[in-house]
Amino acid sequence: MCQSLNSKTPLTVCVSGAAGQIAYSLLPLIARGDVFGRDQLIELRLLEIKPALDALHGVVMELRDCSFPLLTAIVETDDPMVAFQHADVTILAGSFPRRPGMERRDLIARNVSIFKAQGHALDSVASKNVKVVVVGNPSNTNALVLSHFAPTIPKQNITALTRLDQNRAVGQVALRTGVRVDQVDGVAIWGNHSASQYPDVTRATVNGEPALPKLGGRQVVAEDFIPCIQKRGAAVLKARGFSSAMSAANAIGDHLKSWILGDSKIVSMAVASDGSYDVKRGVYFSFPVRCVGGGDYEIVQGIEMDEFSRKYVSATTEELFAERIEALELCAA
Ligand SMILES: NC(=O)C1=CN([C@@H]2O[C@H](COP(=O)(O)OP(=O)(O)OC[C@H]3O[C@@H](n4cnc5c(N)ncnc54)[C@H](O)[C@@H]3O)[C@@H](O)[C@H]2O)C=CC1
Ligand SMILES: O=C([O-])CC(=O)C(=O)O
Repeated sequence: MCQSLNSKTPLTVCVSGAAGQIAYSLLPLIARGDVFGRDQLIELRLLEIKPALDALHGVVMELRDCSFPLLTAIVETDDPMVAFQHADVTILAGSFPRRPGMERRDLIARNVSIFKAQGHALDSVASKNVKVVVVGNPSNTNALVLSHFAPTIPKQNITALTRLDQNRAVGQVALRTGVRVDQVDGVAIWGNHSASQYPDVTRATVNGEPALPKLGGRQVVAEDFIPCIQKRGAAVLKARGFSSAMSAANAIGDHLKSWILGDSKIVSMAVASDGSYDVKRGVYFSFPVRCVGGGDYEIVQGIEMDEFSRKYVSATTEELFAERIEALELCAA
């Protein structure tokens, strides 16, 4: 349970990468009450690296200039031990971005050290009940590293964001079948937040009817729909010159709203694998989950998986275990 979800006690929300692009879209959503409710007081604890503290101060000036009635306090810091203090909710968007010519291993190496240090800090000073969403890439593996170095924080309290992939998939089903997004249901994201993810529409419906035939059948889905979702982040980056930020912030809000307040719909989140669907323990894997409120969720069981789906789930599982080996080797080095 998220014990301080009580309108009279401020919810302590920490955001790392707070001077970055995603945070710039996310902070007003949180401070306005769009995520945790219109009567939930909020204390913000904002974490950045030292060179970005001036920029962070500018963001804080703007937050104050918004005069958000729910915002009780704002802390600016470059010290994770200060930022995570008593945090109820922690959003980790601060990470080292991929630079031209960087190999995936280099990206993992840069971020392993960040999430290792933040895991130690979280373990030391955050509430044992803290709910964490890892956003910085490679997000599933960063969540694994964080959890590894925060052994007293329950593994199920740490998640990684795949709600953006879910929203993208729902948006594309709606666009391609000519309906509104609220007429689409049953889309799930399995696996890694990477190009190996499996956006699954085999049980999706459009106005209560199977979506698959309306999308052109399995072959079209395999050749066009699935790659579109898998590569959507790269496509936005190419078009905008910056990675998705507005849609990422919106998805973080959706993720936290579902997780903390509960959701009548099944949603996708990357969570600690528990052996469900033959995904062995040891990685953070996106599953369809049922959020029952108060920060509790369960992985939806009993979904029949045909050969088509199994092939994708197995590929993304393999990628995550390869990332796990690399990350843990780097942690030990
Ligand atoms: N999981 C998902 O669905 C998505 C993940 N992302 C990832 O989210 C991350 C953030 O994206 P943007 O905000 O657009 O990037 P950005 O580059 O605009 O901001 C990142 C911020 O993190 C800060 N930072 C770097 N190292 C830090 C550390 N050790 N502690 C605290 N802050 C630190 C930087 O100073 C920078 O201000 C990136 O890794 C991006 O790839 C982006 C979109 C979707
Ligand atoms: O690749 C990136 O940096 C951004 C990202 O994760 C996405 O848009 O899905």
